[in-house]
Amino acid sequence: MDFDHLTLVFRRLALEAGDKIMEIYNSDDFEVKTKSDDSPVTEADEAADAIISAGIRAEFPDVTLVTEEQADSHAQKADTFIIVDPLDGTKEFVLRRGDFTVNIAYVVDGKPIRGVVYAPAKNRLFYTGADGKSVEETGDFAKDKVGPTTAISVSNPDNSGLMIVASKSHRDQATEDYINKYAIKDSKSAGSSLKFCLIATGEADLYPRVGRTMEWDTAAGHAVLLGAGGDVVRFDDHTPLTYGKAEYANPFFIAYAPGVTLKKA
Ligand SMILES: Nc1ncnc2c1ncn2[C@@H]1O[C@H](COP(=O)(O)O)[C@@H](OP(=O)(O)O)[C@H]1O
Ligand SMILES: [Mg+2]
Repeated sequence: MDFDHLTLVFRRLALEAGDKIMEIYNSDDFEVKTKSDDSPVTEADEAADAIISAGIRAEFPDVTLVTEEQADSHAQKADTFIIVDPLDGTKEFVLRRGDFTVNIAYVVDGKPIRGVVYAPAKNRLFYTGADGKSVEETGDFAKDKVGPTTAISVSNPDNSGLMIVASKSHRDQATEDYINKYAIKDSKSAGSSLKFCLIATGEADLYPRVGRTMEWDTAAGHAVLLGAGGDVVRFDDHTPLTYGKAEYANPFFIAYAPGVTLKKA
């Protein structure tokens, strides 16, 4: 794989999808439908998916593509694949809370080794560079010209006062119970894969997810976190969270800066 090319294509497609999403976000009205798993989907999810899928298929015709919005793509199995959530945090989008992201990741042998996470309403763009190290880009996000980038890295956490981040729309008692095992300085809520990026930049130390997610929700944020020195492990046994599992469903997990002393489930 040509990682320079992969990085530029992922970045460009995330920006193009983000523009389309914001066009719909800023329109007066959009239709919200309910999917078979009871989660919401909008024309923004579908339009963003069309842009990304077409772009990935044109640039990487030989790589398996798994995307949230195309159920038939979930039947595929491959060791190497690209996995896409064109709009993660649809609930946040519908409620106009801004915490939604475009996610594209490249998985090799169960590990998300490259990814981009773009939060268009927050003007934040995170991705792994060609070398696998993660950056945040600022500026005007021109599609054909990379702007200023800053290397990002996880915090050096203080285990006697941790900063926790957890889901905004799926935060339940089991999550609270687990968080309460730690000495906490503060905790914040965020929607979508942005939570991984907050760990990757050192804005938070620990993100426990005691609730359902799918691999497309986590792969790109996971890649950005790995490239910033962080890690994601299963909640039950603290072994690495891997990809290409049955039906692309994740077990509960913990994303964290490795300086955090993890507590048992
Ligand atoms: N009961 C459930 N079943 C499947 N996925 C769920 C779920 N509850 C939450 N999720 C996933 O969690 C994501 C939102 O995460 P968060 O709560 O951290 O913002 C959703 O992504 P989408 O918005 O892409 O559907 C959805 O995939
Ligand atoms: Mg999602």
